Amino acid sequence: MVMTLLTHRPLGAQVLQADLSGTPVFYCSPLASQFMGPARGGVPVLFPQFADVGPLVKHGFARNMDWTLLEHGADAGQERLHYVLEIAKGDVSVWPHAVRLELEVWAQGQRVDFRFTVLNTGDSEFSFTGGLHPYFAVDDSLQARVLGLQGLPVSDRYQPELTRQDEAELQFGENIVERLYAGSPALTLLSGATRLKLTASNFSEWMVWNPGREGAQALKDLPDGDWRQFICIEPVRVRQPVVLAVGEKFVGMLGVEVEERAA
Ligand SMILES: O=P(O)(O)OC[C@H]1O[C@H](O)[C@H](O)[C@@H](O)[C@@H]1O
Repeated sequence: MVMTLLTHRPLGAQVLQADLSGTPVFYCSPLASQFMGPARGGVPVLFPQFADVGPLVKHGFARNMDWTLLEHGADAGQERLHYVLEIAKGDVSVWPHAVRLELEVWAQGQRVDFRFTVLNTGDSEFSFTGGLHPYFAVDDSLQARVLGLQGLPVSDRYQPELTRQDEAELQFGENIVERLYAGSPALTLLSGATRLKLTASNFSEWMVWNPGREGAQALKDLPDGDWRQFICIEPVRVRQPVVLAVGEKFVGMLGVEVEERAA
């Protein structure tokens, strides 16, 4: 019998939820089904462009394409997904390359792991930015804290004077937060009784984003007030694009573990 720790869909190979020993790890907007395109929530895959740092559609086209589910299995308490997207040269008019994207996801017990693979299957080098965009569920963003960022260089979209994270804990208020941290150390997200440990490899930055009260009003697919129910902490490549020669492969990982829960 296939377990249902993971909720997911082929559009964008988007994981919508991971239920880790009774803890739903991701936020997913209840309005998602009313809108076309990627759901506001879960774990969108961003490729080949992060946000608007290039000429392509925001966050790249991969989140808007139907991926193929190669495998969905369960074994000894582990659930596994394997999605693939093959793009041939000419498939995407604005991006003249060929690529094989894979998203593999494993969930077991208190842990879920993501492996994002990009293989250059074409005849020309290309570079890309992007990564994973998890919406981590929190009881209340105003009470949530992120640990592990202290000392990292940071670019804040709304506070350009900020260049370094001095505080040991990142806290959130009602204003939008959009901070690109250079580095990818292990982080801890504290929210209520839940403590999530986040690890990344081969990504160069963490983007921390929450739209805040005002920013949320511009997001039609987010109910009023739901901006307090998530914090996005995104393992990404932005300032250091990945360059792949013909036949070369990038493998980026995200690990999420529920470390402990109060009784
Ligand atoms: O609304 P979306 O296109 O899914 O993007 C949501 C957010 O993603 C990232 O965190 C970017 O840094 C933000 O600038 C963007 O607003």
